Amino acid sequence: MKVNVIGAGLAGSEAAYFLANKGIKVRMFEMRPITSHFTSRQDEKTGTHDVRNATQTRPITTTEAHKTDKFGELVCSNTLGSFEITTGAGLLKKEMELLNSLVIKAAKHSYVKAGSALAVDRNEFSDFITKTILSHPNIEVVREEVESLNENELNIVATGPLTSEKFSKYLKNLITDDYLYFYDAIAPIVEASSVDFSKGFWGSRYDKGDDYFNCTMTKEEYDIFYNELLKAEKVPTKDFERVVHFEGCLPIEEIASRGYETLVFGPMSPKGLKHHISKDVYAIVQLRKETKEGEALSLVGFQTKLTYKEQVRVFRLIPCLRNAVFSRLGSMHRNTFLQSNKLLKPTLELRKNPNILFAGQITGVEGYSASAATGIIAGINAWLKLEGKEPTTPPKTTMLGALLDYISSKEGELQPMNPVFGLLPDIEVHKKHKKLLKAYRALFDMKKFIEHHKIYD
Ligand SMILES: Cc1cc2nc3c(=O)[nH]c(=O)nc-3n(C[C@H](O)[C@H](O)[C@H](O)COP(=O)(O)OP(=O)(O)OC[C@H]3O[C@@H](n4cnc5c(N)ncnc54)[C@H](O)[C@@H]3O)c2cc1C
Repeated sequence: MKVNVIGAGLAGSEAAYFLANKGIKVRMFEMRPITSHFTSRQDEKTGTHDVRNATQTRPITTTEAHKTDKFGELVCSNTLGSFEITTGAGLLKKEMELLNSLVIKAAKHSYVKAGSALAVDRNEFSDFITKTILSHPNIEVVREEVESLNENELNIVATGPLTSEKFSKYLKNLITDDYLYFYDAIAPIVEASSVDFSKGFWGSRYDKGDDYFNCTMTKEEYDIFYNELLKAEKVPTKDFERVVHFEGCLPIEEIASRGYETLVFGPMSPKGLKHHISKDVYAIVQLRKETKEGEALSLVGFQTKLTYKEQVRVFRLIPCLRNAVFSRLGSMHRNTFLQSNKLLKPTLELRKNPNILFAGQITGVEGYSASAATGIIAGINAWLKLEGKEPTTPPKTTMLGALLDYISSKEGELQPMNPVFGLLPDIEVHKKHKKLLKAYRALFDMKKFIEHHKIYD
């Protein structure tokens, strides 16, 4: 039996590579047109790769961000984030390495010096992935846009944040209409240990529990914050991202630009909390728990297009966030992703049809490494299914397991999530040692997971 992998990005390439190495035949579909010298089969005489020999049957299309025909193309920054295991991205990459990740191999092959970040030469990086995939005897590459799936075959959908329009329409019908989003609005997340809890109080509006921490601001503090927010530098909007913002989901700086008081009547309103606060409190910022343990807190209503540097500068003007450590910064961009919490199992199988697995950014994870990592899990589970075994997911104590648990079980609306330490269950040790111990536990548990499922014999 073969597996169809749709999309030759980071996730699709990982899934195909895993399966092909297990001796499973893979049919990999990629819609971007062939423009370079790679092939689906290595030319036996010359050893070169000529992509013009790859199967290309129907008209082809591309995305607004990809520039090449290569697999695993990095569409923007050339870094895969930190490789220190005490950062979420670093720990995830170490786990991926244990899982024999193709993306990590490609990154090591094309590494360029960038301090503690894993930066790569983007051409060498995607050349490595493309050559590996195209020369694999178990992978057939078909250069065409997939418009629908054969739902009786085993499929891994890894079409990414810029999934083609026709296929998006099909997906909308396959799942419930409302559960495919085309735009994300991410608010920053802070590490709870860096919040000054003396500058506010816990409590929900109208005394409905105490799930929120309310950072309080005087008029003078609001004044400074407001003026700096208006002046702050924004990320320029790309043409294809010029989508109309939903009124309920405007960037915080856009709301601010509508007048001095709009924020105080909107996300920074003390409405329903006034009886808790003194007269000199003019505005509040609500922090909401992102994880059960409450180690990560998001700034409610603070989706933003400010540059990362400016977000740190401006949001630290909020008194309780003076020394805030941001584990994720805000962003708003076009992004096709599922409400996986309503649709997927933590194994990445579609609940209503387990023949269809999803991987990559479309599952609601964010960023290169997390997207690629989910591709490995989709590959592992397609293999387990073909072996007649139960699909699985890494333990929640691993960064990858925690991420999969988050996207498949988050209550309410799912906004894309990247690997952050706050997702990992707590360990009762001094703050100073917490991250390192969580990282060691994660790597130990990932090794046990790999051994238990005999993923690599
Ligand atoms: C503009 C932009 C900038 C970004 N910048 C960053 C960044 O700096 N850092 C970061 O970590 N993340 C960034 N991301 C997120 C990044 O795209 C993802 O993290 C990562 O590339 C997703 O991997 P993926 O495998 O899920 O999707 P992709 O890598 O996008 O791969 C999906 C593949 O599927 C193909 N495809 C789509 N539809 C079809 C179809 N119907 N049939 C056949 N093939 C199809 C596409 O051509 C593509 O090759 C950015 C995303 C965008 C859109």
